[in-house]
Amino acid sequence: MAPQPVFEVSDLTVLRDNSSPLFSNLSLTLAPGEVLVVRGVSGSGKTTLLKCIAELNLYSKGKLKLHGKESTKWGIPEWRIKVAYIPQRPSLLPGTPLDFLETIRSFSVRLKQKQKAQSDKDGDGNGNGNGQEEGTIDPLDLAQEWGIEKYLWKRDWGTLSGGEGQRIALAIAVGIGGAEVLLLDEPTSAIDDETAQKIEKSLLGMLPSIQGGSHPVNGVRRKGTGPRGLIWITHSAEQADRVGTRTLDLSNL
Ligand SMILES: Nc1ncnc2c1ncn2[C@@H]1O[C@H](COP(=O)(O)OP(=O)(O)OP(=O)(O)O)[C@@H](O)[C@H]1O
Repeated sequence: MAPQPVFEVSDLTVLRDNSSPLFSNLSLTLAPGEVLVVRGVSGSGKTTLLKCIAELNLYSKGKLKLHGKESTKWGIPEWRIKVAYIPQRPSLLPGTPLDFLETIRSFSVRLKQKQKAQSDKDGDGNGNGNGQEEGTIDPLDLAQEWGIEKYLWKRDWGTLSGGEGQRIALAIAVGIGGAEVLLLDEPTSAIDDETAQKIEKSLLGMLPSIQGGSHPVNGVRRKGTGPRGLIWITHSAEQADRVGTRTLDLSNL
């Protein structure tokens, strides 16, 4: 029997400025532990798809569900934490990564308090109700494993290199906890191959085991509340082979 999907997109339709469809009635699911690789020629709509899934872009039709509950029912701020989009160029953010981390942390703490209060009220006694372990990873430590020295967190985003910004944004999204689906927009496009493969191993090692199979990467420790699944845009066929459990090619739609 197929595992219950963590995440579902059904009949998503997005129009271009001239009203022609960028894609129509696109549906996909993500089971626990899966990595859906999104490929396609430049301009085929990969970034737009991820931004729609994160409720950052408008779409003309479609439904998004996490654990069977629609994005509109979660509420958009909570949805964006749980289904987290990591931009290709975080250098466009204002301020420093440390400021950004503090803002997200305070929001996340409030959200967890709200969830706990709801869970106490419902009497289910299991925190967020989705079976996730408690605990998080310190984003500064995680980024350090990927070659980011801690002093860089105090620099303005705009002064960081593309690869530094990408690693910090990723470490925040993973480390802060609460993100169940990570939407990775070419997360290692500005990073050398050796470091990129280290990041791949960290991310895959945080996923739950996939039913009926295993990830291509073995022996990586799982820490804290990792994501349940990944949607990963890449232009690299080698990376797609290394990380993907399935592929969606937007060029073929
Ligand atoms: N804010 C916007 N307003 C109008 N059109 C947009 C906007 N963002 C993207 N587009 C258009 O939508 C189409 C898909 O863009 P998108 O960035 O999703 O493609 P992509 O597959 O991610 O490309 P790449 O591989 O080059 O990153 C393109 O034709 C692009 O010009």
